[in-house]
Amino acid sequence: MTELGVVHRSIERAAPEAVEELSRFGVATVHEAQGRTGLLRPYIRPVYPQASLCGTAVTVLLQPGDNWMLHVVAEQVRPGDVVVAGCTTESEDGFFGELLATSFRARGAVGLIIDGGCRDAAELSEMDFPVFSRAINAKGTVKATLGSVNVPVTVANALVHPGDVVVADADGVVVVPRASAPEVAEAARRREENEESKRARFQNGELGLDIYGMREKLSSAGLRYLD
Ligand SMILES: O=C([O-])CC(=O)C(=O)O
Ligand SMILES: [Mg+2]
Repeated sequence: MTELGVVHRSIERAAPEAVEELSRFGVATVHEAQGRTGLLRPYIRPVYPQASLCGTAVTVLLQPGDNWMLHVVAEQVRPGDVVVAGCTTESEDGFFGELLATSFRARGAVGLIIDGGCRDAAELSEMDFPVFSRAINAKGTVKATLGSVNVPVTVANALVHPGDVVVADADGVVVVPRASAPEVAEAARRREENEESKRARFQNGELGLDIYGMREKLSSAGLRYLD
C-alpha cells in the first residue's frame, strides 16, 4: 500500500534526449511503439482540443475533493516536468484551475494529467496550459488530508512512476517507463518513417490490400468477389 504523508524529493528522471525524441511523436505512435501498452483510460480528455504535452512525471496522490497536495507537488516541479495526479478514490471535483496553472508554469511544468476534475477551462485554454482530466467541474476543493508526492500512482488504470515520460495529445495519454524511454523513442522513429512511406503510397492511389499484402490471406479466409 502507498504510504501517505510523504514527499520524495529525489527522483530519477528519464534521459532528456529520450524525452526530446518522444516529444516529436503522437500518442498513437508511442503507444504502438511500445507494444500497445501504457495508455490511460480514454475518459481522461484534454480540457481544450489543441492541448498536448510531453514531459517527465512528478507524481502526486490526492484525496477526494482535496487539492492540498497539488500545492505540495508544485515545489517539486522542475522545468520539463508534467504533474501526474491520481486520487485515492474517484473524485470529479475541480481540484485545479488557472491559479495553480500559473504556479505550475512558473516552476517550469509543461502540463497536468489528473484523474479528477479541473475548472477555469476557458482560462487554461487562453493560457495554453495543457490539462488532461476526467471532468471539467466548478466544484471547489478543500485542503484537509495528506496524500503523497513522488510515489507510484495509478492514474486512469495506468501505473505511473516518478520520472517516467508522459505524452498526451488529442488522442489520449500514454506513459513510457523511464528505463525504456530511449528504446521506445527509437521504435517510434522507425514506425514514423515506415508510415511516411505508406502515406506516400496511399496518396498515389495504392491500396492497403496490396501495401499490406492482404490478398492471399483474404482469399484463404474465403473472401469471394461476386459480380
Ligand atoms: O484554487 C483552487 O482551488 C483551484 C482553482 O480554481 C485554481 O487553481 O485557480
Ligand atoms: Mg480558479
